[in-house]
Parts: sequence; structure tokens; C-alpha cells
Amino acid sequence: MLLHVDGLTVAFGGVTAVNGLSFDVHEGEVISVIGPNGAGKTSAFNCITGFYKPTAGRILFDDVDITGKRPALIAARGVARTFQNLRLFGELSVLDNVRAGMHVRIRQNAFDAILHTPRYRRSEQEATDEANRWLDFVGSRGNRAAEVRNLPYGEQRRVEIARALAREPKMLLLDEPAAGLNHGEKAALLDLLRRISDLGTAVVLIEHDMGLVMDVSERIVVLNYGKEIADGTPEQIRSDPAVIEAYLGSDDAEAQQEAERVAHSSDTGGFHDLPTPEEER
Ligand SMILES: Nc1ncnc2c1ncn2[C@@H]1O[C@H](COP(=O)(O)OP(=O)(O)OP(=O)(O)O)[C@@H](O)[C@H]1O
Repeated sequence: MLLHVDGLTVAFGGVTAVNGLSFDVHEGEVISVIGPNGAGKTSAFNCITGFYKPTAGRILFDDVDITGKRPALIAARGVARTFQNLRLFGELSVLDNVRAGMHVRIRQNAFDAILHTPRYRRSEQEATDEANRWLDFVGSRGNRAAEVRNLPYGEQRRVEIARALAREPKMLLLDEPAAGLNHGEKAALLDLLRRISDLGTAVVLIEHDMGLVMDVSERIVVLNYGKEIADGTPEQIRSDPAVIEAYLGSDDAEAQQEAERVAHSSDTGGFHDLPTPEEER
């Protein structure tokens, strides 16, 4: 087992954002964490990646206890993530953004860097080649010397995934990767997620797009008010009364539409009735 989350709890003052969450992720598995807005999905991600300190519970990654450890240490162990709102270096080029993702792995000493020794230049060239390979892998087609902030939104999302992959993580956490993408971009994302899993990298998605979730996930964990209400295959989740109720019980109109999507989505050709692209929040 790669990730073991046991009784994870995070409270902010009076709000218990995550309440006793337990789930496992195996090597190369694709799982989704779904639930209505405010269910605690991002808070759970923030604990796993070290951005929040859990109030209670334990997180093991690759048999090592990473509970409450700093983000850099957790990243170095093989956990990479993307954010709901992109966090790229806007003024850096596409290529440099991906190369920046690699710097945890590249070991250069200051002497080589200052003097631009042949060893330094070789390692810089290798980093550039590798960054280009990851950009190819995610299907990035734009100008790689361009400032990343000038790219279309969907392209920026690809660059963010390339940057995370360049760390060669054992597990990749993606927070709403389909948000704001158009129909064609979502189909490309589905294909990309499958290819990432084929590399042996586990993928954990937070996603509201039920077509994508049902198509790509081997397992789905459902949260509601910080509590896990279901964990099962797409087939089991689709017909789980507690899941439908969690979405229908919400007074949020968007959540109600999601309930419809959970109930009626199918993992064969789920792209027929995709919702219109969401705006980034
Ligand atoms: N840093 C924080 N300080 C205080 N409250 C927080 C903090 N982060 C999250 N919360 C609260 O915890 C609850 C869960 O939020 P979280 O963002 O984890 O939900 P979510 O399921 O990711 O929602 P969404 O689908 O809208 O992204 C919410 O009530 C939120 O207001």
C-alpha cells in the first residue's frame, strides 16, 4: 500500500473540516475524492501534503509516518500536487516552470554553478531535455519559451501537471484538474490521467466533473461535512443512496445537478452529457 490515511481530522476553531477520514491508495491506482462544496476535500489534501497540520489521525506514505511533516519533506518522499487555483511562476517561461519542479532532484554544487563547468552545463541540458519530455507527455503544444501567464488557461493547467510529474512522484494529487477546461481538453485530460497511472504513479483527484470521475476512477471516496460516507467502485457509488442524498440534501443548486450527474453518469461514453465548463473559482 502506498498511502494509508487513518482517522484524519482537521478542525478550524468551531469547524471540523475533516472528521475521522480513513482511506488507502495503492501503487498506480486512480482514485477520486468527491463531495459537495465545503465537504473537506481540499483540507484533506492539505493535510496529506503538509500544508495543514491534522488535529488527529495518522498519515503513512510508503510505510513512513508523514503526519504533520513539512510540505518540502513530504514532496521529497514522492508526493506531488496541483492546486485548485494555478500556482505557476507567471513571469517564467513554460520550460523554466517545469525545470523548477525538478530542482528537488537535481544535485549541483555551487562551485559548478558559479563557474558554469562542463558538468553544470551537461546537467542543465539534461534538465531541459527532461522538461521537454514531460511537456510532450502532457500534450503541451505552445511556445515553451513564452511566459506562462500568456498561455491559454487549459495550456497552463497542462504545464502545472508537467511540473508536478517532473518530480517523478509516486503519487500525484490533483485538485479539480478539469475545472475551466473545454470538452476537448477534458477528453485529453482523461487520456493523460490514464497514461500517468500507466507509469505506475498513483493519482488522487478531487473533481466535480462526474463524467470524468466515473470514467477514470478505480475507486471513489465520498465526503460530506468532513465525514466519509462511501468508498467504492464507480458502480457502487452511483447507486449508493447515502451519496445521492448527500448531494440532493444540499440546498446548493449546483450540488443538486451533481446528484443527477452521479446517478446518471456512465463510464462508457460519459462525455456525451458533460456539464458546461466551470469557471475557475
Ligand atoms: N484555513 C482554513 N481556515 C478555516 N476554515 C477552513 C480553512 N480551510 C477550510 N476551511 C473550512 O473547512 C471546510 C471544508 O473546506 P474545504 O475547502 O476542505 O472543502 P472542499 O470539499 O474542498 O470544498 P470545495 O469543493 O468547495 O473546494 C469549509 O467549511 C471551509 O470553510
